[in-house]
Amino acid sequence: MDKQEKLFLFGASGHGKVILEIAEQLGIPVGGFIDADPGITLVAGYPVMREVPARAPMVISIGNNRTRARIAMAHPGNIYPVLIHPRSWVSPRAIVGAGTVVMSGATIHTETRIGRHCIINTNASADHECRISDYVHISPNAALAGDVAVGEGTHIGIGACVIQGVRIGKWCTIGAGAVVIRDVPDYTVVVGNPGRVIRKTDEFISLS
Ligand SMILES: CC(=O)SCCNC(=O)CCNC(=O)[C@H](O)C(C)(C)COP(=O)(O)OP(=O)(O)OC[C@H]1O[C@@H](n2cnc3c(N)ncnc32)[C@H](O)[C@@H]1OP(=O)(O)O
Repeated sequence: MDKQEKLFLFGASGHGKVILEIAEQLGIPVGGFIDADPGITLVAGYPVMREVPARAPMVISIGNNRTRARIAMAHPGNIYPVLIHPRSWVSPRAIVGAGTVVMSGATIHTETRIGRHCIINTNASADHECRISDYVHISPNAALAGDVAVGEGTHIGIGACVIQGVRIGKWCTIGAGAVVIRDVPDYTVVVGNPGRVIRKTDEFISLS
């Protein structure tokens, strides 16, 4: 994206405010937030608009993976930059997809591939050769060992860890603090140590 172009953040929640500060750290000018709530007009000193500016650079600053996916599909004409906090480590051999945000302290090691509109949250890590699909959220302090695959739209909860070589399906939720030692089927919720499936996810969505 052109350094002079203003970035817009879709979603004026706390998550949006964290992303705002990454943009500020990177010296990217921010034009404001977009949010449907008419009661919100100003956030952190920035205006909040209702309409998405056509073709403008935008990051979808909404934590819910399904909502982020739906907004991305509804606005295919916008430019989606990658935001990487300056105090994170992203290997030069890693690939990070459009619209993905990497937060402070996160580590992404060699040959890991991350899809579009993902969140790699505070101090999360993805070790070597992981494959993280679109719309995934790796929560704060979650750790993926080497060669882990995470399917589209899956949420890895705060402090969860996943041993090497595990395949996690799409639109799953891995609970806070879970220890995942076996492959996880699509559309399931896993909690505990060792991680066990407790139910199917509430809402199915297939985008691929
Ligand atoms: C910056 C940020 O804020 S990023 C956001 C980070 N947030 C997260 O990581 C949240 C992750 N979410 C969780 O861990 C949730 O507890 C979920 C999604 C796994 C389950 O939520 P719910 O579906 O509402 O389940 P609910 O709370 O009803 O619990 C169901 C059962 O699972 C157990 N359970 C729920 N979560 C966990 C967990 N993380 N570990 C172990 N057991 C759990 C409950 O104790 C309960 O057991 P019981 O039936 O024996 O009483």
